[in-house]
Amino acid sequence: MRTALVIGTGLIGTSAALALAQRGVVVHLADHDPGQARTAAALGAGTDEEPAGPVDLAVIAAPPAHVAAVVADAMRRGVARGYLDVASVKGGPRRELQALGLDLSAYIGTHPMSGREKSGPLAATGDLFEGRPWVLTPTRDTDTEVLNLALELVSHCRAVPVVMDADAHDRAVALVSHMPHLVSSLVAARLEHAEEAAVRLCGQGIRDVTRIAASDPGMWIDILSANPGPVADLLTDVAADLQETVGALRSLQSSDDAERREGAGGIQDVLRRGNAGQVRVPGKHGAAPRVYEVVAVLIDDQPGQLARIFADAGQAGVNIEDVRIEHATGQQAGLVQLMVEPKSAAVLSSALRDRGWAIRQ
Ligand SMILES: NC(=O)c1ccc[n+]([C@@H]2O[C@H](COP(=O)([O-])OP(=O)(O)OC[C@H]3O[C@@H](n4cnc5c(N)ncnc54)[C@H](O)[C@@H]3O)[C@@H](O)[C@H]2O)c1
Ligand SMILES: O=C(O)C(=O)C[C@]1(C(=O)O)C=C[C@@H](O)C=C1
Repeated sequence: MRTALVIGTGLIGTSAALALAQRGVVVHLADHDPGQARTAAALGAGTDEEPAGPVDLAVIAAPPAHVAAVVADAMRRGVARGYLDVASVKGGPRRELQALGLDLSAYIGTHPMSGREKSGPLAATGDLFEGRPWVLTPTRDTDTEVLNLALELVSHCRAVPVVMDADAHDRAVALVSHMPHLVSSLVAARLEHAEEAAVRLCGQGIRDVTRIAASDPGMWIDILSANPGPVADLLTDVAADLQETVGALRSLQSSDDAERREGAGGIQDVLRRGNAGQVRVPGKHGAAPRVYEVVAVLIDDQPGQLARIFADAGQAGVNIEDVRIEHATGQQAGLVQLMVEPKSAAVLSSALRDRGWAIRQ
């Protein structure tokens, strides 16, 4: 692939454009808000000038409710040899395109399983998709050339291609993305009117559970509107589990020993099932989660601290695999947890200590 046109230069479009541009593809950027395309271009994702002729691949990264119309418009204008979209739902957009009577051999629906709770080009990064699954939903009618262009995009983004049927994809993401999103929102919603004294105590646990509740509601209304049935079915099961859990907790309040034992058994069952499900969550590249060792560093909440830690780790020859930051409530300080290979933990601790960092056990 030598040229591409990204239509919709928000988080996902700009992240894909950055990856393509970094691999030498000439990328054109378009958005119904020209300011977004200009911002993406300023970030180095390509040019916001129109291509002179058809490009190799058009990547449509508009919100799900607009995808079919944008793909159809791009196809009618003949802007590319192949067309793909990255919407979080796959069955609906394909059916909308079929209803428009278009020849869909040059189109493939796709979905990168990576994102963020933030929107817009400024949240984009060229490595957003690295090691993540990227679903492709070709049909018997899809041109081989178009499938290959999609595979090339996935490869440039260093993602892992996964081929699926569009409706099977929608059922799967109901389980691993859409239902969890609503559960996260429901947990976060309990904080809306909670007392400040309680909210101040928020630690890493609730941050992990509620991060995605910060996402754009407009985008998620689009996503859920295109997949309501499977999500409702899953939430019905969650509701039944919640009902049983409430029952078990009420039993734990009882003065009767036998009832309390039964309640404890019910809770233990929920926690055990949670453990069993959690270990099935794959790490990057679809592999089992890696076990890293944590080196915790206490930092002042000042600009440039993280960059200095990374530079010092680099000088010590240690690769940081992942990072987490815990901000101490009401204090200008934070705890940075650096995840490293077990063999590198002692090296990193001592190198950072030598450079004056406060290491916490
Ligand atoms: N956010 C995620 O985590 C995530 C992950 C994977 C896939 N997706 C999918 O990627 C797509 C883009 O999501 P995002 O998170 O980048 O959203 P975003 O809000 O960051 O960007 C969407 C962009 O599309 C533009 N746009 C809206 N209507 C348009 C139209 N008719 N024509 C051209 N441009 C238009 C907007 O101006 C905006 O710049 C969605 O279909 C979403 O389902 C999102
Ligand atoms: O990590 C996040 O912020 C996301 O919510 C990303 C996430 C997901 O559920 O995994 C959200 C929706 C997209 O369709 C794909 C990825």
